[in-house]
Amino acid sequence: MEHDENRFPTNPKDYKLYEEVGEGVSATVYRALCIPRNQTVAIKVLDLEKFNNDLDGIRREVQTMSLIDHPNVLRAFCSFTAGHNLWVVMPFMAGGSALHIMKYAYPEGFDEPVIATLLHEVLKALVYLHAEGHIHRDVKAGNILIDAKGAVKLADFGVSACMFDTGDRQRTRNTFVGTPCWMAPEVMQQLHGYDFKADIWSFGITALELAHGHAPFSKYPPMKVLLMTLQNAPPGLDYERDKRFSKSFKEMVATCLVKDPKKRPTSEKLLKHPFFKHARSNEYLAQTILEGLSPLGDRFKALKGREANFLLQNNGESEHLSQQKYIRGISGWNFNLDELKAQAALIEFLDADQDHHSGCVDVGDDLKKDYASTDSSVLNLPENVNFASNESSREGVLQDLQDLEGPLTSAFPSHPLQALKACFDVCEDMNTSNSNWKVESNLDSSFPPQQESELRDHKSETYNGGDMGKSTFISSNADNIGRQKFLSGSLLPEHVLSPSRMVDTDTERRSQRERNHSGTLLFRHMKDSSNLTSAVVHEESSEGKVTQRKGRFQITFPDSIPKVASSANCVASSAGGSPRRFASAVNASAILPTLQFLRHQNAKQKEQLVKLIKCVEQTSGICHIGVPDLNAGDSQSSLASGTERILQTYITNLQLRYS
Ligand SMILES: Nc1ncnc2c1ncn2[C@@H]1O[C@H](COP(=O)(O)OP(=O)(O)OP(=O)(O)O)[C@@H](O)[C@H]1O
Repeated sequence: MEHDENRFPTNPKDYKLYEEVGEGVSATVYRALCIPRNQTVAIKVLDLEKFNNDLDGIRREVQTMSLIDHPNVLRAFCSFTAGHNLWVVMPFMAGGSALHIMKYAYPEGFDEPVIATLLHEVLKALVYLHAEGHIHRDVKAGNILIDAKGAVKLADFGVSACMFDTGDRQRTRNTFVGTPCWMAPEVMQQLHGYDFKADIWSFGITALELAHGHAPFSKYPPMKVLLMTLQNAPPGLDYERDKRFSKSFKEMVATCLVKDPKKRPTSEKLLKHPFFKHARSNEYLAQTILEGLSPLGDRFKALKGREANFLLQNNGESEHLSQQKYIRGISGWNFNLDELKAQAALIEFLDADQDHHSGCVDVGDDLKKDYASTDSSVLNLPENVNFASNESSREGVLQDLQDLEGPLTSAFPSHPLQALKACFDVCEDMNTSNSNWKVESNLDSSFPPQQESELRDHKSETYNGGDMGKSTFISSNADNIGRQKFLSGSLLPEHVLSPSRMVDTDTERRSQRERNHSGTLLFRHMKDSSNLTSAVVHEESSEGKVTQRKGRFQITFPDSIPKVASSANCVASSAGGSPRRFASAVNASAILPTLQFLRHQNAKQKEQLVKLIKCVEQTSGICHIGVPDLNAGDSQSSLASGTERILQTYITNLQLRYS
């Protein structure tokens, strides 16, 4: 039989697997031998049973990889199933990833000529991909692979998207995807979708990563990375600190890291930047960064060993966990909805804790105990949280978040934190808990009405004091939080927390609840139980609301993120009674929705009171004194004040009758 030179066998028996050389969230990569061709290859093995929900993503990755034909893009020779695994056969890149090489031998980053050479090759790959209509969406040192001869290839198309896609696939471009440190602000914001320029931002971040040995913000928890990316000035090379780098390098990075994607250059234009004149040959790379390195499998093992040590030494502290995942070079550092929710939930809990300690309503002790006994590494809490010192830690966390808010609000149509909350759909539970609360308040409240309203009042004081922007309702994975919510009722405006609140159809509600019950989203895969960030989330295409992705989570954004009206006057008059330390810095637009919501709630409470009074009137035979038609009136405010007056009259009347 004639042997087809170009074809790779698709029978697992034709391959011999050797050692493990890499590990991602979704796959393990082995060095292998293709027996009939006597050729060393790399085989990426994906467990389809674990990823049966992401077949589309896998198919896309394999399809993209096999259709691609460019020297700087890693292509697949072939792929086939072996039992419940999918094998993707590809060229073996003996040098491993730029991240691995850096972590192994250049922890402080590479020298400029090496960086220029690596980036030049990656940029050529991007020019090709963009011209073909692909957005890579995960450009980072971990996805830059180098072969034994110093050839550089961009890998990992698991999350790539095609600009020419339409319908559901097109919608994936309105999703949150990538790894947070490298993620462009417009990808996080998701107001107008994004395009190729998102890769240019990631390219700029990758340049910093290669220069410093780590990406900017890489030691921070994901929530903080999001906020910092949205609010801080773009990261860059510092003229003082980064003296060893040339002016043209600094300028090149600065052109990529512009927040407005329209102002970033295209990949083609960037390729003409003078910085890339410093790029050298593949041989240069091989000689400078590969020489003397032990075989990839050994290095991989060594890095894993370091990771284990790291874990032991640092006892799983969240910051170190992030670092350790980063060192490992896998997407363990990718977004994890659980983490974000836990962090946000913590903030809410701290609010409740504060309420408790200010002596208003005693609901917090058990919760506090439960929460405090939870391993902070498991929750990956913000590093400055310490349950022992309530006031200072709370203020610390809040201040921390507050510091991240504000200055760039004007750069974005909505408040960044709110936008984030909206993105994460963090309060799916609220439908349930909120309605529970309503039932409770009507029929069988755990608190006497007076106490309940005190609690509300107190809460409103807190929020009026400026804390709204930092509070959120969460957490399917923390029953305590749910309980706390249940007890205290929800005071935040639904629309502020999640645009999905506005979704009314039963189906969508059901699907949201389903996601919620599963902890975060339905399917979650833990490659390693300690790896909290290895999440697989469920993809639903309905209305483009929910999405999936191996490891990296991806959330489809709703059409609109709630816009917050701004009115300084309103804040000034409403916040009045109880100024808190951080009130002054609070953005008026952040408080307004809460105030509106509280007003609405008050009106509703009054409505309920009137109904109760009506009921008392009917059952006790008191003659009718004219409870108003609550639906009458043109504006909510006149309704509220009208109702108030009538209530007052009614109560006085009742008192007179019974005294
Ligand atoms: N062809 C290859 N040759 C050598 N090593 C490779 C090859 N492909 C991948 N690797 C190594 O395996 C690691 C994991 O591979 P890959 O990134 O494809 O998996 P993944 O699960 O998609 O990753 P991610 O964590 O980014 O989702 C890479 O970071 C790299 O170090």
